[in-house]
Amino acid sequence: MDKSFTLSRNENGIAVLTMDVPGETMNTLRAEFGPEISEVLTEIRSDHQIKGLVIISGKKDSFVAGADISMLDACTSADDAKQLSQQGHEVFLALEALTIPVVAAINGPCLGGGLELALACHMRVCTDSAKTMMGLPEVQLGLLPGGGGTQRLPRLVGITTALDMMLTGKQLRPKQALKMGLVNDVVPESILLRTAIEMALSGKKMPKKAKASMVNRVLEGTSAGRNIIFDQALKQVNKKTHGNYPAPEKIIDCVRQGMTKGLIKGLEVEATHFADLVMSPESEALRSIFFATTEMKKESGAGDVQAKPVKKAMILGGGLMGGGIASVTTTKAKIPARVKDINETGLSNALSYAYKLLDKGVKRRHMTSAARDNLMALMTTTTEYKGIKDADIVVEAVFEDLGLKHQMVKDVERECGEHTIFASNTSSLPISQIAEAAQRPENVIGLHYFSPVEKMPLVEVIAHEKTSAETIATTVAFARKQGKTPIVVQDGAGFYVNRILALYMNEAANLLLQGESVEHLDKALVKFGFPVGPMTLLDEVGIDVGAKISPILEKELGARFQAPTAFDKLLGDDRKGRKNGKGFYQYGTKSKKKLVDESVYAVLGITPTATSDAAEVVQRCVVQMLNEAVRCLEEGIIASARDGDIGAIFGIGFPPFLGGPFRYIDTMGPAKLVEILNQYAQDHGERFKPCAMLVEMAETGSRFHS
Ligand SMILES: C[C@@H](O)CC(=O)SCCNC(=O)CCNC(=O)[C@H](O)C(C)(C)COP(=O)(O)OP(=O)(O)OC[C@H]1O[C@@H](n2cnc3c(N)ncnc32)[C@H](O)[C@@H]1OP(=O)(O)O
Repeated sequence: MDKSFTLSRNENGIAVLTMDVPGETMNTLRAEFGPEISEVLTEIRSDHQIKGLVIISGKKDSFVAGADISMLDACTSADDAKQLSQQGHEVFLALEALTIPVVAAINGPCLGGGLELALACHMRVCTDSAKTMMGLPEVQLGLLPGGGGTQRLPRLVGITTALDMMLTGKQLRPKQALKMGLVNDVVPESILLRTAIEMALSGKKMPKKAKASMVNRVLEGTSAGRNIIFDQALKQVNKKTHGNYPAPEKIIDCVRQGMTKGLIKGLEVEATHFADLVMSPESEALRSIFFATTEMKKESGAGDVQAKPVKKAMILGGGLMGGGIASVTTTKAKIPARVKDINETGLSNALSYAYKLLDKGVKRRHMTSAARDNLMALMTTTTEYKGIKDADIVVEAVFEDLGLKHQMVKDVERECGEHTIFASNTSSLPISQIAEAAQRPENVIGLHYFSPVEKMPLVEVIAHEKTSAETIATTVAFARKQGKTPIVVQDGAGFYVNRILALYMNEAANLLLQGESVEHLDKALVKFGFPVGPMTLLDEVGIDVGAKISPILEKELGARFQAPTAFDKLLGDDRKGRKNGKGFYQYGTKSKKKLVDESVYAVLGITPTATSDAAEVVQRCVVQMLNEAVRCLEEGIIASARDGDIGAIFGIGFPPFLGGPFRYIDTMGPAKLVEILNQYAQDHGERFKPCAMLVEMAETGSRFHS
């Protein structure tokens, strides 16, 4: 097997160990490297000419991306996983025990096991490259740092800072890492190796420790104080995860035990907890998301057809969505965007949307004001069709009115180039209907963003029957440059995400009208794992938006989409949700707690007396979403269960630890779901009737994922 590690020596006695895993774009740590690394360490220990060691990556712009997640996925028992962790501990302890100074020279991603390797070195220097990021993101995979990170990081940067990094999985930029004492120095890439060699020659020295606050120094310096930190961290974790994610609690336990009983005991606890997490269903689900999104990055969305370059975009509409789309186009994709609106108000909204986000980065010292201004210069505005002849793509984000969108199509075909793509951000109108106004329907496509645009990772790319493959590929590539995860879905009212969301929301509305309280509904679904409850979501999206979409879905997709008519009373009472400060919740109050606007019950003519248990409330709403997701797969609206899982997780926050609707059905078993749906169909109506694909899978015992 080709070597992954090469040891070279230079004239002043410094050895340089270069890691370069053959055939891989990223270095990752694998069990089979153990013997090779041990052999290198033995050679170093026996060669007394060597005065210091530098560890560096042979990859362009990446240090080490962590342990090979596929290797973890291949573990068949907790013992397998525990041995991997223990092997890592042995190697890193041996590295740390070298009597000569060992320096990690970091350029590019240094994550997970990669950072744990660097932590086992005596010093660390990284480049100031925008690609250099350091972090322990294992928690996002349902894991914990299993290579000693739970022990070394707190001892280097302090307990509070270490817990924050490990419990959030946040990735630090070079300056942040220097400030907290994670690295000794930050230098330009051109002098990284030279600096590391000089550091090795200068002898071991600890990095500058971040100035801990007096409170933290007192708390972390005493056992009682440390227990306060751990107990507080545990309380915050449980408040956030509702017990759905086991990793955070185990991370806290590793640090607590290690700081109390010493590093070796801490490593033992770490290996045990790491092993349990590798085998947990939650981590399996979260790892599947990583594999899915990595696989999706390589897909054009249109087979072998290549995307055309997008050098300039135009955004029609400077409102909430248009402003967000313009912002991610300029600040993420770094593509010039010309925003057109009918008045200056819309234009200033788009500009301020981008400026506020960029200025946050300046205030947090993530970017300079010059960088902010350079990015802002990419956004220009107009109230007329001027300066857009060379636009490669136009994204319309105007009011949900078919006639208006038809006018936009005609304007763009008149004012822009023959190649210009017309992408509609419509959330419900079939793209084929929008394309009816087009002379070049092959250039018309749907590009559906989710609000807030800068935060929600998903976009739906919706092809109608005449959309060209080149238009699809170009739109997918454009969305990726904006930092989005695109799924290509087929045309149809509500596409995929809004379609499965609508039935879930309607069922919550039915439960409300049957006497369940707003807070009971929302708390139940949040405890299940959604980021917010259905009534909160309706307030955020807009009760008027929901009311506009529902009849479209009912007309196009059938009676099961009929929304409860009682909800019309809400609009009659001018309740649109957060947007006009009147909805299911109170707005503008001094109370920190989110309070239900109790007057909403009188408007709906109900009294919240029902007390169904939370599990029943959850099941009633979630099975509607599951059934419709399968129907979308059955009808070809989504191309695969993988896309359906990612679309639901990234589009509406379907609980990631369940892996998405399709993985959740696999776990539950299609037969069980069909049984529940049939019972509900008897008790509550035909809208619960299981779709044919589900019934067939229940009979054959097949699953969506292998
Ligand atoms: C010992 C314990 O502490 C356990 C661990 O270390 S668990 C692993 C912790 N590390 C991570 O979670 C990092 C996962 N990777 C990423 O976040 C990203 O890949 C990146 C930020 C490192 C780079 O992103 P990007 O530039 O977009 O590149 P890709 O995501 O497309 O990745 C390029 C190829 O590298 C493969 N890859 C990256 N990380 C891993 C990994 N940890 N294990 C296995 N493979 C990894 C990825 O699959 C791509 O492979 P391809 O063949 O080129 O498609």
